[in-house]
Amino acid sequence: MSDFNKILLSSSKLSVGYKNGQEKIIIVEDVNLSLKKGTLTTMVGINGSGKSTLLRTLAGLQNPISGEVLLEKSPIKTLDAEIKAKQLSVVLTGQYISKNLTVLELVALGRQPYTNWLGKLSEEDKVHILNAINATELEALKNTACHALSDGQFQRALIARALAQNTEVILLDEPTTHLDLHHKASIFSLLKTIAHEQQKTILSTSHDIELVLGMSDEMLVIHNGKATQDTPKNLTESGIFEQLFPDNIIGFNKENQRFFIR
Ligand SMILES: Nc1ncnc2c1ncn2[C@@H]1O[C@H](COP(=O)(O)OP(=O)(O)OP(=O)(O)O)[C@@H](O)[C@H]1O
Repeated sequence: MSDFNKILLSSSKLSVGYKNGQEKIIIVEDVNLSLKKGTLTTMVGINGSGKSTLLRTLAGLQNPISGEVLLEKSPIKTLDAEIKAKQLSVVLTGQYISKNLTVLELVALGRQPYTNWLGKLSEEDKVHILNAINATELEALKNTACHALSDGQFQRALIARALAQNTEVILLDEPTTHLDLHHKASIFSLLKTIAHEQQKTILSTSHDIELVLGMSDEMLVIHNGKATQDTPKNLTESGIFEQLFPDNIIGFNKENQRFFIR
């Protein structure tokens, strides 16, 4: 079978949320998504709609309330951690990372699933690390400590670590928080290039709907506890963006794909 349209990550009848004792709090329900090889998909929705909860559940970091997540054809919960780490990498913004590490050391952490117990890097590991640093244009900063990086450079270093991990699927939660428009656009442009040129399957959450409308192959819109996946064009035509915010305050112009304040 050709790789074209190959589904790398999918979910069926997935409900995500939290348990409070016996009580189940469902945040997003009945999510049936499929992420294709070589595509950038962005997940959008208002604050608190459940983007991070869904992303963490898709990454296997949080148990679903019901339904399942498949990584290729295997239920993610059945995969051994080491095997999973060779197929799926996750970039979480709030994750603790020692900023005393240099960029090179941080990116090298991406090779952990492949190194032996001594953590010694092989020639192949080094090739992956340098390729990741090149793809994210961090050559000039590779010996710089992470605490001396700008937010945008640090995000690129985190993406480089995921690239060094050499997984087919990369999930990112809010990779452009705190960045200005130029740097937000450059991160999404980088993700799109990686998805297309390296045939990675990338899912990222974002608050910048207008920006990602123009840069994503597909989008996943979380609204009122449901997830809708489609192309930016079809979603625009469907009228879903008009419904995201209270319509007495914010409207959406389908022609230029821009929100406006009434
Ligand atoms: N650990 C938790 N226990 C219980 N409820 C939680 C927990 N984490 C998040 N929630 C709730 O789940 C809902 C969805 O939160 P989540 O962080 O997934 O939304 P989000 O779309 O990523 O939000 P934002 O855009 O503000 O980052 C919120 O109502 C939140 O309060």
